[in-house]
Amino acid sequence: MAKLQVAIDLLTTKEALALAAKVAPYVDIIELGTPLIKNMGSAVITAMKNAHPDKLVFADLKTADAGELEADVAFTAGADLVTVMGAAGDATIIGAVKAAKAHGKGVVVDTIGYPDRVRRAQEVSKLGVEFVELHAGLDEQWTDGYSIQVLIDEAARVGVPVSVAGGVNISNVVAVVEAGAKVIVAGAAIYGAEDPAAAAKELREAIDAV
Ligand SMILES: O=C(CO)[C@H](O)[C@H](O)COP(=O)(O)O
Repeated sequence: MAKLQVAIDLLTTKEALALAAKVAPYVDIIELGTPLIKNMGSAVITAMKNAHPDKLVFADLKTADAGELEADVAFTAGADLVTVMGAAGDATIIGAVKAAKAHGKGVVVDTIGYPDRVRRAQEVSKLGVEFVELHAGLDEQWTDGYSIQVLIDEAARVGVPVSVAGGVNISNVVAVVEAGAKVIVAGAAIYGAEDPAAAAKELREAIDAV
């Protein structure tokens, strides 16, 4: 069954904890967004893991260099998964995987901005990562003509374990699951909803019904 990951792109630990408390019953993975970690530091990772020890805490570091060092900081703070950019060199990904193995945790490669996401996903899957994120970032989503269909098509042909992130919502989540994504990432569809708990529950039920 596909997992649901809530992406918390809020800016303070207080707001992040409040959102997580509402949606935790419906999600498997709690993602601390890059702006949140940049604003609050690794203390937000520790605070979230302490509040939700039963959930996977995903630190969206988007590491581009010093993979082992950055991953070690986040794992020491309590992260279960960290991201490294697919555009980074293989040495950076391998370094982060080394830190993950030392902590018994995992690395996710983020393909944001990479011209051929499918090819890079297939390449980095051989480096010991947990899964690869087929990702259209917020800026790409706000570009004229963007459609999540491109990610859905990529997920259907990639042939390695992937998550999909880039505007997942209740109207497209079934197609994302049917394309074979192992993790479904939803940010704005949950934190931007009038009732985030209801939005997360609706996504959870749609995923489980596939
Ligand atoms: O990592 C991110 C941006 O870089 C977001 O958290 C990710 O894109 C999911 O959010 P949304 O569902 O709003 O697209």
